[in-house]
Amino acid sequence: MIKIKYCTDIDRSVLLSNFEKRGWVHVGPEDDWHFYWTSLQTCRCLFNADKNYRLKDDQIINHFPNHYELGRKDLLIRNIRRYRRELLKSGNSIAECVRGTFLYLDFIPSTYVLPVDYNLFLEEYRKNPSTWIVKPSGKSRGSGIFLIDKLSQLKKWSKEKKYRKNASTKKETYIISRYIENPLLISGKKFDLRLYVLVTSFHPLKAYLFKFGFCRFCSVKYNAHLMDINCLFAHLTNVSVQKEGEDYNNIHGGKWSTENLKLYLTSTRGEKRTRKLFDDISFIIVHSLKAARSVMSHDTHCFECYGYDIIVDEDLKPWLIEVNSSPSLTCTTSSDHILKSNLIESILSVVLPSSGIPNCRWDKTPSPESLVNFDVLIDELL
Ligand SMILES: Nc1ncnc2c1ncn2[C@@H]1O[C@H](COP(=O)(O)OP(=O)(O)OP(=O)(O)O)[C@@H](O)[C@H]1O
Repeated sequence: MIKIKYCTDIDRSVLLSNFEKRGWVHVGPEDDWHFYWTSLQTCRCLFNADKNYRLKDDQIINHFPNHYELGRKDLLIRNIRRYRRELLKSGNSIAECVRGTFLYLDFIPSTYVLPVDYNLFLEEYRKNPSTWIVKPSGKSRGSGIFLIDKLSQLKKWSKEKKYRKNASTKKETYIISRYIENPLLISGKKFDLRLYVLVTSFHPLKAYLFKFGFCRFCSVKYNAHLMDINCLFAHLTNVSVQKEGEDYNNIHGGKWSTENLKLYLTSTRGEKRTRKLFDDISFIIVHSLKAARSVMSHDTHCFECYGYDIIVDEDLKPWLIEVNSSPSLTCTTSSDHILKSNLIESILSVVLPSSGIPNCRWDKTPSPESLVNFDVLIDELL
């Protein structure tokens, strides 16, 4: 009986307890591991072109070498734009447009990359000013994010940053997105949804949606009419931001399960509209994966669990906010611990063949029982 050797540089109990439960043995990165759960940084070093690293058939790893094609905010938008253009050109009905707006593929708020798209942004801003949100392309946890509702605020910021529209692209890029001003509110508070999506292959596309996601609530009420753009506790749902607020609740952590959300929506908006919302979310996920597919690695040693962030507006339209390549495994509440532990258990079950030994030549078709708490979103081999 082969003992599976795992390696990880992430010290999270939900991971380690699952590895131990399976009787796996911990080894170092230089050893002959079968399963590597790495941070993004280690993954970058491992797949660094200069290293010419080759994995063996019985080794699998939790990231694709170019996971950032979805995980970086600027690349995600670039891939979605290209995908829309290609579908439009080929006459695909999914890319149907009415007066310049995609009927089905309008699922990401209008976004521009700064500084390269500054003039395009200006054009759009002049037509329709409203509120915009500025975010560093490669950061997370709400870091460096701010809102603007006047062009002068962006100009002042870019001056301070010494940002010029023709500045070298080596500088850190930002994105500026139209702010969703009419989010669905529950008890007057804004929230977003965190959903987990496991991708075991992009060629063919095989993706699974974890049954248990959660909503992350702001701790301060949202007021669309008297909008204070500087009160980030009312606008940014990131736990790392909310934790700093006076009104943060340590017990429930401002979180609600997606099951609770479904019950709430079914009673307030009806079953049909609730079902449609969740079908629309699945549609968004599948098409965002398809958008990145042509540039994604074919490496069969890799799988990835993405954290999808979705905002639902008051018309129950879901908007894709971002995709995280390394969703947090930190647990802030006891329900968090149960959910994330269950997530890891389900991931291990899907990515391993029935022998339990990693095998990159396996066709990655899990049995219905081994899906545990995942639902198939798309499997182009089925
Ligand atoms: N276009 C938008 N309209 C309304 N709210 C938004 C928009 N974009 C982002 N937000 C809010 O700001 C928060 C932070 O944005 P985002 O998730 O893109 O940044 P991040 O720092 O990368 O966060 P994460 O820690 O999830 O990686 C979101 O959770 C959401 O609440």
